[in-house]
Amino acid sequence: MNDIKQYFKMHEIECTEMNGRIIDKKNYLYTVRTSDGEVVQMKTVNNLSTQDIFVGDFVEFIDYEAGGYLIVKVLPRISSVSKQTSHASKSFHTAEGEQILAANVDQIFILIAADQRFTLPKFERYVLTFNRKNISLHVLISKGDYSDRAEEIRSRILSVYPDFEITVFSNFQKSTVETVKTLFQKDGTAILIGSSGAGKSTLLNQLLESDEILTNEVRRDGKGRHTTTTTRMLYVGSVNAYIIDSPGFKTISTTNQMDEYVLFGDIKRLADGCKFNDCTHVHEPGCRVLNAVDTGEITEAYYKRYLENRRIVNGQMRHEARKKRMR
Ligand SMILES: Nc1nc2c(ncn2[C@@H]2O[C@H](COP(=O)(O)OP(=O)(O)OP(=O)(O)O)[C@@H](O)[C@H]2O)c(=O)[nH]1
Ligand SMILES: [Zn+2]
Repeated sequence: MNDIKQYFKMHEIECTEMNGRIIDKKNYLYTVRTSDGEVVQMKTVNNLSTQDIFVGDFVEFIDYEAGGYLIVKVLPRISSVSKQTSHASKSFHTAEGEQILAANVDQIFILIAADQRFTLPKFERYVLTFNRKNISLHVLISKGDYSDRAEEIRSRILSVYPDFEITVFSNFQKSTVETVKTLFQKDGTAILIGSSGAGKSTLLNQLLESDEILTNEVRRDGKGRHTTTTTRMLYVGSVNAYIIDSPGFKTISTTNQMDEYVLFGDIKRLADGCKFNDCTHVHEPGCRVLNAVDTGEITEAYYKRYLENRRIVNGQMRHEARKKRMR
């Protein structure tokens, strides 16, 4: 099995024994699966920083003194998955307001847990954040053993996105996990995304055969596992694909003006034409947004989602303000 070579071939990049792929990243230490199939930990040359290299990247390394290797170059990315970070919580992974989660990804699976609170605006934020050219997007409703809730969520999503492919599954129902297996692109790279507790790690463990966990898992400190804190990539033989498990999001539900602009750009643009600067687009005369709803320029459903999103955002802002006052 040598999938790195296959991948290079597929994307017409020449592959040597000094090439590999980043499968894990911790501080300044990278775990690289080399084109020979070895798993080696490496550091980088000084002019590469942790903001330059991500899980999924193809790299070039050199032999460096006493048997160690150093990553010297990141090969051009075919795609990357990132999320916008809010201005308030800029992390050091941030490049131009984007936090890259993984590179060279072919498929994104958004997991929504049937036992967690579901709102369309939150879901839309996921879709708009992760909708990428060249990367296919799948929706998985996890914890399908809560079957009524799962079906309700499915029909609510379909009411807005009738063309979405949605798969309901439960980690505790083997036949549904088998269905999920059929969705992975052979020799591809997929990332699992979803809020904390959505069941990503459990799914990954279901897909892995136990011996793979041993070969994939690199022990750094001899200690056991694990709620996912970093992004890691595993080769999953049962589906012939790389799967990336990312830490669950807490922040995707918090929002800011940029989120709103991405989600409701049409309304934001219309709002420039409103008669009053502080128009709330609910009752004002000369409101360009209300006018657009009347004429059918934007749909009533879209307008309602905008209002619902605003209600959530305002609620969060009030909540934040209250917390601040309490401190
Ligand atoms: N009822 C039910 N519970 C599940 C299912 N899959 C996972 N769980 C449980 O949900 C909890 C969270 O599962 P994880 O797989 O750790 O969730 P995660 O998405 O990896 O969470 P983070 O690592 O925090 O991002 C665990 O207690 C699982 O046992 C399922 O299909 N049905
Ligand atoms: Zn208005």
